[in-house]
Amino acid sequence: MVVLKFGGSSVSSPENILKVLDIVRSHASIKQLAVVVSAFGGLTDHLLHTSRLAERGDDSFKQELIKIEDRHLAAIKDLIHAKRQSSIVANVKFILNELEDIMQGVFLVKELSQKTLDFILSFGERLSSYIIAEAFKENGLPAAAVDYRNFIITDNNFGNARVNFELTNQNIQNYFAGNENLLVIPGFVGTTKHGATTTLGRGGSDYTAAIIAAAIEASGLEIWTDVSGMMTADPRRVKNAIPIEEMSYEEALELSYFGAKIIYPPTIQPALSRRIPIRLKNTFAPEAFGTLITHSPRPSEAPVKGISSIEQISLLTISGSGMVGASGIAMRFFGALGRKGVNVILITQASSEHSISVGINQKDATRAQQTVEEEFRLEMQAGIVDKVQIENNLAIVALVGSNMRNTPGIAGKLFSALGRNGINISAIAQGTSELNISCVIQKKDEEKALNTLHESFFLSETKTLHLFVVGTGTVGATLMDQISGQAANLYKGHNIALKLIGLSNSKTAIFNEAGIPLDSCKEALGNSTQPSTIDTFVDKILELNLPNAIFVDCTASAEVASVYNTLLDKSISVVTPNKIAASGNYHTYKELKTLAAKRGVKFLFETNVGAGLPIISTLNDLIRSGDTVLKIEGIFSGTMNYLFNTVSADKKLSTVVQEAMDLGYAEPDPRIDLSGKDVARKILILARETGENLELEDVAIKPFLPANCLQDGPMDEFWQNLRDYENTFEAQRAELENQGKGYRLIAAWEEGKARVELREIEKGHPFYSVSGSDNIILFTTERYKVQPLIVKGSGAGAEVTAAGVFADIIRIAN
Ligand SMILES: NC(=O)C1=CN([C@@H]2O[C@H](COP(=O)(O)OP(=O)(O)OC[C@H]3O[C@@H](n4cnc5c(N)ncnc54)[C@H](OP(=O)(O)O)[C@@H]3O)[C@@H](O)[C@H]2O)C=CC1
Ligand SMILES: N[C@@H](CC=O)C(=O)O
Repeated sequence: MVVLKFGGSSVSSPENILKVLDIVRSHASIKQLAVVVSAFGGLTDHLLHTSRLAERGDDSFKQELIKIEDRHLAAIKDLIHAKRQSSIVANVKFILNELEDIMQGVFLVKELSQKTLDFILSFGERLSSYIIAEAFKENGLPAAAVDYRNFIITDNNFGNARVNFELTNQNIQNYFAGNENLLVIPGFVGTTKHGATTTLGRGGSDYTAAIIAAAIEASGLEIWTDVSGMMTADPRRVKNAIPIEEMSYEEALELSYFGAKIIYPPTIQPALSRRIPIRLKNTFAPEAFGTLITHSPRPSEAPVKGISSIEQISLLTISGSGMVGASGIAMRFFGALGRKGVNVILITQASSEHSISVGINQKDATRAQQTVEEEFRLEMQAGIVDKVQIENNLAIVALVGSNMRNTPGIAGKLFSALGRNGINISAIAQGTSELNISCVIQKKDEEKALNTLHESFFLSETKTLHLFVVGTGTVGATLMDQISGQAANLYKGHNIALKLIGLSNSKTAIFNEAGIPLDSCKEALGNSTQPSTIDTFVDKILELNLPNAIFVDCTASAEVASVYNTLLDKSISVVTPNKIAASGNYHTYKELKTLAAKRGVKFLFETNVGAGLPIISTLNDLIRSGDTVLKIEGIFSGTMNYLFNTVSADKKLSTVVQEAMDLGYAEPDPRIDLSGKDVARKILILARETGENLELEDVAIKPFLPANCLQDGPMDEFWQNLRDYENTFEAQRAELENQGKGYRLIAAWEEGKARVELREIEKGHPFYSVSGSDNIILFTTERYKVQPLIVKGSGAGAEVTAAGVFADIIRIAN
């Protein structure tokens, strides 16, 4: 004997009912089949809504009743041959007339008791089971519909009736003993001993099926829905959720208790008591394995089976010195909550006994607060118990899995995953069985927490990074191209999924939580009319609240750099080639680094020095491995090196500066390069990375251009001044060349002092042969005292800089 249960979505249309029929037919070899059905999908809510209209005296309930009637008659027309339709229609109309009479009564007296509502709601399953049984017969399956009366017997707790198992089991066994056929049974409804109709709570059809399965000691219970089994998390909220193939009754119970909606929690117990395997299957993909729930599932390696959550939670806390060591406090506390019917979902108690916190449904919060304050009125008056504290708008997220009890470090992993993403935990509870760890967090963080934990515990090999990129100029645009070209390989080869969620320039922005298509993101931004400022961009990042969020600043803007602290403080990593923050005032630089460390996120700016060359990382590796840096010296400007390598009698200074700009070497404002300021920023950043507390003003700069070429002002004036000076420069340069020497802009840091200066370098010196826009950096350290450690290569340009930014992003994934 096997019991099959089909939920509302499985029987929501004649087309779906035919799918159910196929599934039932595929079980034809089983001697006795019980098919429990829900009301047609959405009908229970429709009945509820119609009843409320009638209760309010709104006669539009009649139109709703017509819709309900039409839906059922249309199903009969589609499923039953014309010859048999009239008698079935007559029977259905007879049932619907009864429904109409009751609704009319509710309308007249404007009163809807829970008892009446149970009776009204029962019509959904009564009608569906009758029509489905007839549809089975129509298709050659010898089915009989079971009359719900005198079948499942309950108490008179209307709306959530408790089953009298003694009478119910007897009824079911008698019924099945006399029937060999296929039985179609209405789920969800029962009757009291005195014949009043009751319901078993929303989702109660699963429970009906489990009660029957246990009573007849069925060999299996199959729950057919519209998803392929219990998933590792709610797939509507965690896109990467996957089905769980096997799990124990206890795991299923915990997951459903903590919000996994696929199975109604009370369903598990009857099946567990008789060790009847439960299979969760998908009516719309019957070939999918689904989930098998048994006493001894196949052992799995993973410590966590699934993650679920409950929203609309309040945390109620009672505390006070009078609670320490006093017996009976907990009993009185929970007694008070119990008397008011407050369901306690989670309990935590400080080991000092100074406080107890419980997670409850938010709708119960005021009632719970009042009853507890009433219970402890005297202690509160005496000042030994504090006023009850209520924190609303919370959620509970639970990790479930029996293997957790054998695996150390699960709680640590949970804390660090949530902490890294800025999710604060208000309370945590773990049962002594270690079957679940549940924590209370802010409701706004629920989805982020589910995704973060899912990634940590199930998909540690695949990491999704959510990117927010500002700046689509020389570097930003190239970065987008590189990411677009490499994203598929990163996903396939390295399990890193890069999702561009937001992109902006100085005027507009685009956002797409599902991911902006990378290959057309620049065009999409170009077509966007959504005005944007850096503040609105940041607001949107915070509002989206996504895990593994990375802000990438590809601007040269101080305004953009000023938002890093807000973002880091919200656990959002920052990657940037923009040197403003790291070379701004020392306090800000230090604060950003400290904030990143405190929040467990990254502030990466490798491209601030030497573009894509590994300079900051090399320096940090030297320091972390215990070396002492004595001196840093080198050529740090691609633009300046290109300039000194390219200017000639035929190619004057202004032409070459323009070329450096066109080639993407120069800063958006080339005066930053020409003045030596860009190089000063770089040597300052390196000095700071060694631990030196220096400001930009402390870096001595000897500029090589006259002041009028470097002053702020219109660019026209700059170009004119540069052209006026370029012959003088060429003459000096040519004379130097004749002496076998060349100019190089050198920066150095040594003994706490940093400087930038134009030097005349002789042929043969390592700096002389640094060609094009290359950089060279020499680290003299205790370990590299005789021969400095040298990093040399292309030090500017869109491709190498974007590649360095890209590498920083990947570093975060790793
Ligand atoms: N080129 C190189 O070799 C290297 C460059 N860098 C650094 O990379 C950064 C980017 O340089 P580059 O790509 O050449 O600069 P560009 O001038 O080409 O591009 C700057 C981008 O930033 C946008 N932007 C400017 N201000 C704002 C703002 N307030 N809000 C939003 N967006 C803004 C601009 O928008 P819009 O398009 O609307 O003007 C533009 O898209 C600079 O900090 C530079 O120092 C670092 C290492 C090497
Ligand atoms: N303008 C800079 C680019 C990198 O920081 C340079 O020329 O080196």
